[in-house]
Amino acid sequence: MHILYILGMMGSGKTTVGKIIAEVLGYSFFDSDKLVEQSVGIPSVAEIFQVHSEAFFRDNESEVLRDLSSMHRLIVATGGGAVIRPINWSYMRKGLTIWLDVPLDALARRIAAVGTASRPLLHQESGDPYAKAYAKLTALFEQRMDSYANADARVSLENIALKQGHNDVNVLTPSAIAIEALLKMESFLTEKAMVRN
Ligand SMILES: Nc1ncnc2c1ncn2[C@@H]1O[C@H](COP(=O)(O)OP(=O)(O)O)[C@@H](O)[C@H]1O
Ligand SMILES: O=C(O)C1=C[C@@H](OP(=O)(O)O)[C@@H](O)[C@H](O)C1
Ligand SMILES: [Mg+2]
Repeated sequence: MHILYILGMMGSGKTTVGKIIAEVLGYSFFDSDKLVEQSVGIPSVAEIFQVHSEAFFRDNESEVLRDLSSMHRLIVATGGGAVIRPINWSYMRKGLTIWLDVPLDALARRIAAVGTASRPLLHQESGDPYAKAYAKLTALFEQRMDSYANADARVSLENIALKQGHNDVNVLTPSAIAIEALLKMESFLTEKAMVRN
């Protein structure tokens, strides 16, 4: 495996879990949002949306994913919207893709806790941050769920919690989620090798 791409909605833990996986495997870690910020020369995604537009951000995101796709031994935390452009899949298909599937209420809770300022698609000047984030995440997930389902492997926090005997995904640590992602990746690669042989 040359590259592992972590996919999932905003707040699903792509950046947090991706860094842990990179450390465990001794791979380099890249966050595509960070690379877009560097290449555009604007220090935050929110500002890129504001100064330019979402379309401008998406064009740069595709360029970043294209450039990364020729590299080796890396973990890439993508932005939550990277799955919507087919061209991005043509780059990501060169590596392995894994979807961090987190219930929307847990996402809204995490995002409300840190604030929405850094996530322009969820940012609202007024109102209850949890309720607003939940409503917007629900609409976005409707549009994106079929794309996330194209990932090679899915890490479901609900399933991990059930396996561990909890019914609350909020008790799962990033490390526990990273371990599950590594196991899923391993079984995907094993099955692929068996099909080939
Ligand atoms: N397993 C977890 N449990 C609780 N909070 C988490 C977990 N994983 C990530 N977070 C928190 O949720 C927020 C979003 O995580 P982040 O890694 O930035 O997600 P993404 O890159 O998918 O948007 C951060 O504040 C992070 O600390
Ligand atoms: O879901 C999305 O469309 C986006 C997710 C963000 O990344 P994270 O998923 O890391 O928050 C960032 O790329 C941008 O705000 C748009
Ligand atoms: Mg991120």
